[in-house]
Amino acid sequence: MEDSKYPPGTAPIKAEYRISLEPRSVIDDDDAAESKSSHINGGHHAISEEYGGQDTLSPGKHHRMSKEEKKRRTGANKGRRFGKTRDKLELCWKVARGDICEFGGECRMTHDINEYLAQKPRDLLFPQNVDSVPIPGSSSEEHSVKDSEMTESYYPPSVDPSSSCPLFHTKGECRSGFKCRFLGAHVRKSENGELELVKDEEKVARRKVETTELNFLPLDTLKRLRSKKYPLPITDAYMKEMQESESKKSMTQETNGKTTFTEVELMNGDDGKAQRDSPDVPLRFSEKKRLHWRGLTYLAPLTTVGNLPFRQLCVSLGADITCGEMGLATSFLQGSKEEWSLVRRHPSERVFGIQLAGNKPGILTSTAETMAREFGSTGIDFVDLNCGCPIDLVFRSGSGSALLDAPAKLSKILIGMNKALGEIPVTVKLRAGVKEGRNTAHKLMPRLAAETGIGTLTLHGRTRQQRYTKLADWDYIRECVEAVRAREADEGLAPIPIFGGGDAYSSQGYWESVEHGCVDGVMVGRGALIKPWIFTEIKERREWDISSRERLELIRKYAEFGLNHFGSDTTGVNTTRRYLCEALSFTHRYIPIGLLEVLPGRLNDRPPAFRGRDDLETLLASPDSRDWVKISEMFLGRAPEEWVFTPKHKSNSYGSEESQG
Ligand SMILES: Cc1cc2nc3c(=O)[nH]c(=O)nc-3n(C[C@H](O)[C@H](O)[C@H](O)COP(=O)(O)O)c2cc1C
Repeated sequence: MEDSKYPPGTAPIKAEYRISLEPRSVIDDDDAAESKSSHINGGHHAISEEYGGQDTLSPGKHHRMSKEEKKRRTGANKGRRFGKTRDKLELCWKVARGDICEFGGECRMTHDINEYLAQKPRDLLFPQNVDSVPIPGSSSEEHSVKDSEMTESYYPPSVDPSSSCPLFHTKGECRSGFKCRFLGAHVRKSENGELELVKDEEKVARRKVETTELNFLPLDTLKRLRSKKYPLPITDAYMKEMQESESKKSMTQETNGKTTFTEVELMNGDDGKAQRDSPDVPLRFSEKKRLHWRGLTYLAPLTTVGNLPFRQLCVSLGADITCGEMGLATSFLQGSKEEWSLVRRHPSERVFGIQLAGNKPGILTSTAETMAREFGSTGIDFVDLNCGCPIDLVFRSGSGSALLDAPAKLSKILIGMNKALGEIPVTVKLRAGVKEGRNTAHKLMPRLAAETGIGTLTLHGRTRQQRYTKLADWDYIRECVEAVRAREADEGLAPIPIFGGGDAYSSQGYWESVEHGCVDGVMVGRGALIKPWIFTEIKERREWDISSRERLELIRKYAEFGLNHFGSDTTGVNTTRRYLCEALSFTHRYIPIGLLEVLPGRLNDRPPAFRGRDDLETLLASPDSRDWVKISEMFLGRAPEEWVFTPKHKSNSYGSEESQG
């Protein structure tokens, strides 16, 4: 067989596309990606720089690097900063939208639209399709200025009336107003000769429901959270019940001469290694909405890269269930704007959940209560508790995968969240265990399913210690599912949906995992990042040999969704560019299946150096981050001089050495 020429784990690329037999150097490290990258809106918290990357490959399977090479090329670019790119002269937002600014002359920003437009760079041209988009290197990348008769005399030089604005196109209005980089699409001269913004009222009304994002928290609610004045009656009652129940137990234990717990420990659920019972509180889970997830496709929560535009793209390709990026319960309660931006939902997300990480029943219950009150079951379909995050910072704080080893505390958290969320179900995402060779999920999962009223369980078939070094253990996933089903049967409980997770990358592989793991579905993580059309493949039970132009169209769509979400002003365009480059840091890993000798493709296989079937396919496979920026420029215009994209991994900066020719 042709592929026997390769070391194990190498993708079998057909001879005509191969440049050499040497595997491409490893530049992907999912452990690192899972462990970093900053949250949306240029904000930064330590977790997001940690949670996020690439497959660490099994030793011996791939190109071996010297120690020095490894040191030089591996690891995260720590402390990545993505400063906001702003206009040189800042126009007041109120004025930009055609409103009156209450600060008048006191406003820090200019109110002079003509002065602003005089220094504004010329409008960008956003392509409505990719048919005519030039491929970098093959023709001029400059947008040609359309010489309509009116252009020079009628409008300021920065305004190009032939421009098309993705926001205006989608919604019938553009919230960036005069600041929009596609302004020509929605501006005209009024009778008095001044420029005025155009709104398509009929379209605004018609498209409102399908284009308006959900889950915005009012500013004064943020303020009440910050000043700890937000009322939390359900949490208060639960904490009281827990304290009473705990003190009863402590008294009994005291009389028996055993250890007691302080009030603070109880409040925090810090019961150490004690495997004590859940508090004696009446539970009525029957009013919870049941989740009918069997057969649905599920996009994994993915910090940074699983942002709203990416989820919207996956939904358009067949993802049924989506989940926001992991948010820290403490940050929500501190009223962090950045954290609350993670809960935004696009109306096309039909089944949408928010993922929380935390370590204390009080804090998680409070966060859940706030979310339920603010967004209700129209804003959120489920709230997921993260019991899998492997990042040191999270683990050491007792959150994420650390909860796997604190089952009593975990029960208290879930019961509290369940109470606070009313009819909204709580779901749990967990790993096989903390330590390699010491799986615990088979014990924990039946207990959670039977005792805490959760709506679904998702098991990622790896331990914390293992990270991405080996394939997920689907035999073990099956064992866990069987354990849950046995307990449910024993207790006459209705079965809850159980999803497995790990390495889904093709339609064939997906359905094999469903069958082998006896699961209701498979959560898809990296597979979706590398090939978002995997959801179409799964649904249609076929492997899609997608063309490079079709892939480019998905990139265009991502840019369009990004502008709609982040805004079409200078800052929005470059925030979109940043997240597009983050997305391209995964999509370049796709090996077109038309180039493979053996199907289906596998997530963990690395290709030898190869060329694509056309220039675009070759470009899309480039691991050089400068090429990702070039691709972004096809849709978002030239990156400003001061704009930088720092790839997640140092190795990515060495793209030219690894380029596939
Ligand atoms: C970049 C990246 C970010 C992730 N962020 C999260 C997260 O926020 N919450 C979470 O529960 N899991 C997160 N994960 C783990 C995935 O949800 C998923 O469980 C894991 O990647 C295994 O699935 P896969 O083999 O299909 O990738 C992340 C993984 C990656 C690669």
